[in-house]
Amino acid sequence: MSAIFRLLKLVLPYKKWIALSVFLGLLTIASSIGLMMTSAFVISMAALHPSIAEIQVAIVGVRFFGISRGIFRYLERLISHNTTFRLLSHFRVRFYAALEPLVPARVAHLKSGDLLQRIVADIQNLENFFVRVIAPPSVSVLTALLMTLILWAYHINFALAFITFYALAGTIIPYLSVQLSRGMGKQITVLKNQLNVALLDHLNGLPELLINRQIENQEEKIKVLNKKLSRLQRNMLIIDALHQGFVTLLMFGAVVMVLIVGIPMVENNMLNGVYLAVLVLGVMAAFEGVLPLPQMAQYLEENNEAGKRLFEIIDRPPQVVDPQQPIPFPNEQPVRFAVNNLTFAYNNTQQPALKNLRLEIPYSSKVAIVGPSGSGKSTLARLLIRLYDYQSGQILLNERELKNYRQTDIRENIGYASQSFHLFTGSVADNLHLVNPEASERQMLDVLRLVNLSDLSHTPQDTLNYWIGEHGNRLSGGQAQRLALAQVLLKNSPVLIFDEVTSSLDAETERLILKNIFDHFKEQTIINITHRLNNMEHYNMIFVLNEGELIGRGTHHDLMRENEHYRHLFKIFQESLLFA
Ligand SMILES: Nc1ncnc2c1ncn2[C@@H]1O[C@H](COP(=O)(O)OP(=O)(O)OP(=O)(O)O)[C@@H](O)[C@H]1O
Repeated sequence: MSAIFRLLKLVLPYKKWIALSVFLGLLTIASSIGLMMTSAFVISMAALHPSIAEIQVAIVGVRFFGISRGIFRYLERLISHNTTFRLLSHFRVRFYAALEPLVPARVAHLKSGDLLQRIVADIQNLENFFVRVIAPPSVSVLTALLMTLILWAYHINFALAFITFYALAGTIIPYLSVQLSRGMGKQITVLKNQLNVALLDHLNGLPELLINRQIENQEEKIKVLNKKLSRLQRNMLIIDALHQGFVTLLMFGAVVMVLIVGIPMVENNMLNGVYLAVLVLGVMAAFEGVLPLPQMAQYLEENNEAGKRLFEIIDRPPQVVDPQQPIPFPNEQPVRFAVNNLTFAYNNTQQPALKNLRLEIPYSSKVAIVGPSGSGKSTLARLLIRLYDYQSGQILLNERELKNYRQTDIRENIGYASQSFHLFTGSVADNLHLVNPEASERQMLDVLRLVNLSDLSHTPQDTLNYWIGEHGNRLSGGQAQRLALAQVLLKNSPVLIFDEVTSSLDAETERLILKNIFDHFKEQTIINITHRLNNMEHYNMIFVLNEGELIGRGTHHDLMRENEHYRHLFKIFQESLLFA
C-alpha cells in the first residue's frame, strides 16, 4: 500500500476542504439519525393520543432534520466533488510536469496507449480516492462516536450493544471483502489498461488490419479482454452485494441487542417505551455510516495500483538534466559543433549506437551525414539537440560543452525536423503558428514557397487555410513532410538539422527544395541526415557513418575518389533511382 501513503501526502494541501466535506458527511448522517429518532418519537407518542403540545417540538424536529438532511447531503456532494476535481487536476499537473523531462529517453519503450491510459484512466481512477477511500472511514468513525454518546446518555449497555455490531460491520466485513476481492482491483486496472491499448492499436492500425485481413483476429483479442474484464467486474458486484447483505444483518443484530437491553428496562420503568423505539430507529440510521466501507476496501486496491503505475513514471530520473548554472545560447551568432570521442548507448542496450565519434561542423557550413540504416545518424542528431545525453566524450557548441546549455535554449535555437514528425489537426497556418505564433502570413507563405508547397490550394490565402485533416491525412506523404520541414524553417534558427525529411519526395522536388534552403539560409549551419545521396556536390562536408563509427569525411568528389564505402552507397542510390 506504499502508493496510498504517497497519494495521501499529495492530498495534504487539500486537508481543509477534505475536513469540511467529512464534517458535512457527518452532519448528513446526523440529520438522518435525528430524522429517524424524531419520527419514531412522533409515531410512538401518537399511539398514546397525547396533546399536540407534547409532540410539537418533535414535529418541528422531523421537518428540520428532513430538510437539513437534503441540504447537508447537497453541500457534502458539492464540496466533495469540488475537492475531487481539484485533486484530479493537481494529480494531472504533477504527472504531466514529471513526464515532460522524461520524453523521449525514459518513456521510449512505453506504448502510446499505455501512456495515455496512465495520464487519463489511471488519474481518473483516483477520482474515487477521496470520495470512496479517504472520506468514508472518517465519517464512519465520527458517526460511531456520535451514536455511542447518544446511546450512552440513556444507558451504557445500549452504547456497548451498538458499538459491538457497528465495529464488526466496519472492520470484519471490509476485511472479508478485501480477502474475497484480493487481486481483483489490480486485475481490473491492468485489464482496463490492456483493453484501452488494444483498442487504440486497433483504431490506429485499422487500414493495415483491413488490408491484411486481420480485423477479426484483432477483434477477437479485444473481445477476450472485454469478457475477462466484465467477468471480474461482475464478481466485484457480487461481493459488493454480499457486503450490503451482511451489513444489514449486523444492523438488525444491533437492533435485537438494543431491544434485549431495552425491553427489561421498559418493564422495570427505567425507560419510557417511546424512547426504546427512538433508540432502535436511531441505531438503524447510524449504520448508514458503515455502508460505504466494504467498497472502500476494493477501491483502495484499485487506487493503489493506479498510484503505483503513475509513480513508476514520476520516479524515473530524467536522462537529460539541465546544468545548475546554464550558459546563454549564442543566438545572433553562427554556430559550430565539435564532436570529440563521442560514445553513446541507449539505456536498454549494451551495444553503443555511436563509438568514439570525432567530427567538426564549421560555422554556417552545409553538411550531410550519410550511412546505411542503423549506422547512428539519427542518434547523432538526437544528441546534438539534447534529447539524450552522451555517456563519454564531448559535444562542443561554439567551444562550450553542450551539457552547459539549457535544454529549452538548445531547442529554441536549433531547428530539428525528424523523420517521425507529428502534424496537428487544423489548417496549414495552425500548424505553422505552432512553431512561431508571431509569424505573419507573408513569412508563412515564404517558407511554404521554399518547400514548394505554396500552391496547395488556388490562392495563397486558401493554402494557409487549407484543412490538413487528422495528423495531416488530407496531405500526401510528401506534402506532409514538406509542411513539417516548413515548420522548422519558420523558426529561422541559427542551426537546422534535417533527419530524412525529403525521403518521400521525388529526386527533382528534393533537389529544388534543398537548393531553395541552401540559397535562403546562407548564414545558418545546416546538417542533413540522409540515405539519399542526391545533390551531394552541394555540401561543404559529408560524414559517412557505419555501425556507429565515422568511416569517411570529405566533399563528394573526395569521397568518390577515396572512400570505397561511400562509392558503394552512391552506387546503390543511383541504382535505386533506376527502379523508382
Ligand atoms: N530508442 C532507442 N533505444 C534503443 N536503441 C535504439 C533506439 N533508437 C535507435 N536505436 C539503435 O541505435 C542504433 C542507431 O540507430 P539510428 O536511429 O541512429 O540509426 P540511423 O542511422 O538513423 O538509421 P535509419 O537511417 O534507419 O534512420 C540502431 O542499432 C538502433 O537499433
